[in-house]
Amino acid sequence: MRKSIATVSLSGRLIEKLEAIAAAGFDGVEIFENDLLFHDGPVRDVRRYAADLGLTIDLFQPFRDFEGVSDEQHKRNLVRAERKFDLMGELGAPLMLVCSNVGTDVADDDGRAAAQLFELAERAARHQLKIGYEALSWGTRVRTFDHAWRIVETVNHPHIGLILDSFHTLALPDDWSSLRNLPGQRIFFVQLADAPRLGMTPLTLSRHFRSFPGQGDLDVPGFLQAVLATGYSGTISLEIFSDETRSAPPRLTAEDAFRSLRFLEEQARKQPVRQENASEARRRRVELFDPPPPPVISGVRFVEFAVDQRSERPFAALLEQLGFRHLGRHRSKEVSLFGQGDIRIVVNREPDSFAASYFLVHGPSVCALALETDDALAALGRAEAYGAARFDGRVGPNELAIPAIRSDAGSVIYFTDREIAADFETDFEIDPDAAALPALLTRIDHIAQALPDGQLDPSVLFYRAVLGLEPEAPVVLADPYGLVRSKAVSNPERTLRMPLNISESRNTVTARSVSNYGGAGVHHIALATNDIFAAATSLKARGAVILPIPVNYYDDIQARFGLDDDRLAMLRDANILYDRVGDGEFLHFYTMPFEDRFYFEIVQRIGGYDSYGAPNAPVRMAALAAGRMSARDLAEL
Ligand SMILES: O=C(O)c1ccc(O)c(O)c1
Ligand SMILES: [Mg+2]
Repeated sequence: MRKSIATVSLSGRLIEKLEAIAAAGFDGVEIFENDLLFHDGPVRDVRRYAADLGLTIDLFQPFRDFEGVSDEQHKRNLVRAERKFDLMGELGAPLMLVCSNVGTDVADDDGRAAAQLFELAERAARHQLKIGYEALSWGTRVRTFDHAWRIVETVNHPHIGLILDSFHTLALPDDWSSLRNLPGQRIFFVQLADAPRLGMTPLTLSRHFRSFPGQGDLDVPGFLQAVLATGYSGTISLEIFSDETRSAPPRLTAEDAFRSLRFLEEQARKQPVRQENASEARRRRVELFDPPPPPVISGVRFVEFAVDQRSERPFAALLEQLGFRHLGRHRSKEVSLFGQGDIRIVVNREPDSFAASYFLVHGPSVCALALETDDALAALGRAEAYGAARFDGRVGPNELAIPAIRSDAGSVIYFTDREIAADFETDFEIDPDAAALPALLTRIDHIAQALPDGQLDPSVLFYRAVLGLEPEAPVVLADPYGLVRSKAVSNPERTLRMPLNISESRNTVTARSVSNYGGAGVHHIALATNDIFAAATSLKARGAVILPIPVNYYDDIQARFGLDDDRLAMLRDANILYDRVGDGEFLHFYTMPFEDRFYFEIVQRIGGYDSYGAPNAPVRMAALAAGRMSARDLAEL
């Protein structure tokens, strides 16, 4: 379908917004009046500039508080409308959005509203313009699409039609199932937005917390499906009012927005079609985005760290404390492979490589992840269809070229192929004895990332669209220095789990990780074991430094979970944290951060435990903060 976006959805000046919108791939824009008022230059220039960028101007909005007023006010409104029609003529906008009246003086009389809108439609017709009438969910009288439709039907003028907005329909608790019975040719425009369910009034939610489809809790795919069932085949347009996008870079927002519409189309395409509606099924096939299916991900094949000559040695020492063995060296590059169980860690200090440039910006850090998939090329195709940039690393003679993309945060995601025998390990001279040794740590349980404020929703959408991951329930964690918001994305088999964390305050562990890194990045990797007590003993014996947990914590969990004294003592002595949900248990401990950047977590899941120990996050973050303090105190001595 044709795709458009309202200029209010992006930050910046009008020209900047248009450039970002065009660059992201949109076909058109809705121009918000304020953007025009603040534009310093002739309106005709905006029209020409949009045309040069290949964008149509689809709509001008909003025209407020028009219908159901006194005769006197109506006359003034018509004068006001004529001024806007002239402006629309210069702008080349064919359609004006009139939103339902929110004033205090609105007649309880649909006939009056219809008569006044008829006159507006007549005036619009003289200018070869059209009017679209939209119900705001907080309108004084008209709040629903069906009420707006009854009025439009009464007006019965070819120059007035209905504008639908998913937000207004879905934010109200009302049944909206009759939407699919509207006549599609009388729908002049369709606006789409999502929102989280925050228990606010629709007005507050709408003005501050709208999000792109797929980023909130509303059934926008079901809404689009109903719209298609009407026979509507016009433009779909995003209209977001959001405190976050108002301050985010417009180019990133526009890319995120465009991805959300494609993802929405894919989801709407997958919804079941009612049997009687063969034409809807056909239209879906033609109109809706159809990327390759998401990959089946069997796990993390390897994690790649960027290091330099100095940090390589202490990092390798940390890996050895965790029980990793050096498995081999790369055939042509300054790259080493470490492993135990199914875990593979690549340590890269090759000069002039992607890892080297990543290191320059981020220091020692995770620069790439490799995901094992059922079909690596299909995974790459899907990622590219969703606008991810392909990554081509340097490949030596007889070495494997692994399909890869840049993640939204700038690191690399490789796709390895479970079915293809040629594996990345063939690029290494492997020591078979080291690879065969028994392991205490078996696989990667989860990879947690810290993101800059404002990046949570876009990042969740990236992983949903590109990798087919699904978001888990959001949690808010209390760090001693501020709140951290977290949402994990994972695959249905839970062989890939990625908690994504953001912090609005500057001093939390999450925010410090972002600032120390110079941007988004992995702040911890959780490794699974089948025997956490043996793992704790063995790590300690190898010299690993474990994050100390205050003893008060253990009094609390004994009270909460009724643990027996022996088990409690074992947990306490090993600084192991504990959580339980139903029959499922979660035991976990942490290493001290490596150069204040990232750390490892060792976890054991028992009996189908499916989360991340969120109740223990505050004690972990407090312990990390305390560790930072004592390091500083020591330095100051
Ligand atoms: O918040 C508003 O006033 C407003 C204006 C125009 C719209 O299309 C809308 O959905 C909301
Ligand atoms: Mg709207």
